[in-house]
Amino acid sequence: MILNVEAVTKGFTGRRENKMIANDNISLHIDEGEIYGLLGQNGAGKTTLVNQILGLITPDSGDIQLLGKSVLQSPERARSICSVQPQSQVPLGFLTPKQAVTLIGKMRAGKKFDPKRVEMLFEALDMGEWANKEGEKLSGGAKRLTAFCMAVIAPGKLVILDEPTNDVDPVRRRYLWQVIRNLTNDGTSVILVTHNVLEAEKAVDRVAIINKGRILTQGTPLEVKSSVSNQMRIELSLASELDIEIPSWALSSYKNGSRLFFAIDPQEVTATIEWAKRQVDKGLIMDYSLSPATIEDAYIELTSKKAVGL
Ligand SMILES: Nc1ncnc2c1ncn2[C@@H]1O[C@H](COP(=O)(O)OP(=O)(O)OP(=O)(O)O)[C@@H](O)[C@H]1O
Repeated sequence: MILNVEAVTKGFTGRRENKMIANDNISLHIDEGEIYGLLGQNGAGKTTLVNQILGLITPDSGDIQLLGKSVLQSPERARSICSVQPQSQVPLGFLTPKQAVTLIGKMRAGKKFDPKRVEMLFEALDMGEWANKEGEKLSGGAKRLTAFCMAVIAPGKLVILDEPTNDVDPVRRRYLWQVIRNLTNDGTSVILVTHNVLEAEKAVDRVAIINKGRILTQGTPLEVKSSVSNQMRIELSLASELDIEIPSWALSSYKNGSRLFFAIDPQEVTATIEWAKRQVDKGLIMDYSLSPATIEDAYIELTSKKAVGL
């Protein structure tokens, strides 16, 4: 086992001495060569957990072990075992991607650093056109890919990637997942922190859904999806930002800008299509589509206020 998080709780004291619990009794473990997804909305507590794994902040209670030793006792060791791609963009200044990645490679691997690995990474991610361009002049996606290369040029036993595909085009996203998979084939484990549930479903071996500091469920994508495997989902494009009345038979719902999703029982498909047609006739929605439930629906059902049983 690479990582073992045992009953970790971490709170922060606010301005009025109110304590908010960012991580509430979190337990998980990650095995060698595993890609583990941490899914959760803004403020769910993902970064707080990652910062504790890295020994940057200390849990109020519980323990975190990396390769069998407590991070609390040797936080510096944690930083040598883990390599990280942070959520925020890494400031490259005048450095080119090639210079920045080479620098980190030399710092982490010392004499074992192999400059050919930089070329291999840039080739695998089709980054040749940016390799020698000044960092600050790069696009957001090229900067993000450079930060990814910096995290994996000399990877620790555990690589932590926070939204690595943000701003990256779909073709290079695929290359990036291939590079990650190759890393795990060499025994490296990966924590993928993301809001992008569908992307995570394809990429991870196991996943945890975190909400308000708690793990609501964890398992393989198939296991996590099993709670909704007998449901259908409907996706609507709303004609305006105005709310529309969701049918009473919707099992859970979620709105993202002008897109509205809800889950239904397959028996309600006909009623739902008729309902959707009426909304189109009234000009409230532009179009709609029906499909089998995905891991995103499991996520919505677990985290939405209108979830079954709440
Ligand atoms: N240093 C801090 N002081 C006070 N509150 C904090 C601190 N760090 C995090 N929090 C709070 O803890 C909660 C969890 O934050 P965290 O950054 O871990 O969430 P997250 O899941 O990583 O969110 P995002 O996806 O937006 O990055 C939030 O309510 C946040 O405001």
